[in-house]
Amino acid sequence: MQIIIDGLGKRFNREWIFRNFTLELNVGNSYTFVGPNGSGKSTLLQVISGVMPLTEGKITYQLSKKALDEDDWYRQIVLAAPYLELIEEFSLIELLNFHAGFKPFKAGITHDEILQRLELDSSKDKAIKYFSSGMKQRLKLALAFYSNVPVVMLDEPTSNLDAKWSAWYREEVQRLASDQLVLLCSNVPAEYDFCEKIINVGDYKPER
Ligand SMILES: Nc1ncnc2c1ncn2[C@@H]1O[C@H](COP(=O)(O)OP(=O)(O)OP(=O)(O)O)[C@@H](O)[C@H]1O
Repeated sequence: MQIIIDGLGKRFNREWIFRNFTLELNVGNSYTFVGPNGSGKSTLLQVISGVMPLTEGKITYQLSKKALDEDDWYRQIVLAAPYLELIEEFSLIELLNFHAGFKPFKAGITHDEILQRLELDSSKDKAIKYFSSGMKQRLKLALAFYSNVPVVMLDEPTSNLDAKWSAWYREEVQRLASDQLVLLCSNVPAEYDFCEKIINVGDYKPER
């Protein structure tokens, strides 16, 4: 899996958030977008994931050197972010079943196994809307960690997590297979200090 970003720019109204962003992302690597609040980390991640349109430039998604079209690209990623909601009406087990219908979990990872790893066995029939913010965040991360997809994107991964679950995040994110591409947005070094490539999005803000 490879993502080739060429001269990417995003503008809201008259304000350019970033411009001339060029980067090649390759499977087997982890990348983090850093930068001050409002510098455009989440915007860049959303544009690369395809949930937000770009203003200029080009992004090519390639699998085994062949360009993917948009529908196929969507199947290759899981994005976990504070601004993406889970389906609140579902119970936890319904949500796992629903998710697995689109993006199956990795070989050997059963739904029961996920419930145990999340220590949420006793909440499997509880509606997501009654989950605490930390429980929801654990669940979003689990969907990202355990889905069998080549690209894992995480924005502010430890938001709402306590020390125990932040440590779980660190363990799991570093365990992601060498055949995956990991893309993070963060301002918290403990979330990304293991990462090979750190990119400051603020460097791509055009002068006014
Ligand atoms: N839909 C939108 N319409 C207009 N402006 C937006 C929109 N979304 C984001 N912005 C602006 O784009 C800029 C970058 O926001 P973004 O959320 O990407 O920053 P960030 O680096 O992720 O910030 P933080 O560290 O605070 O999470 C901000 O000035 C923000 O107000």
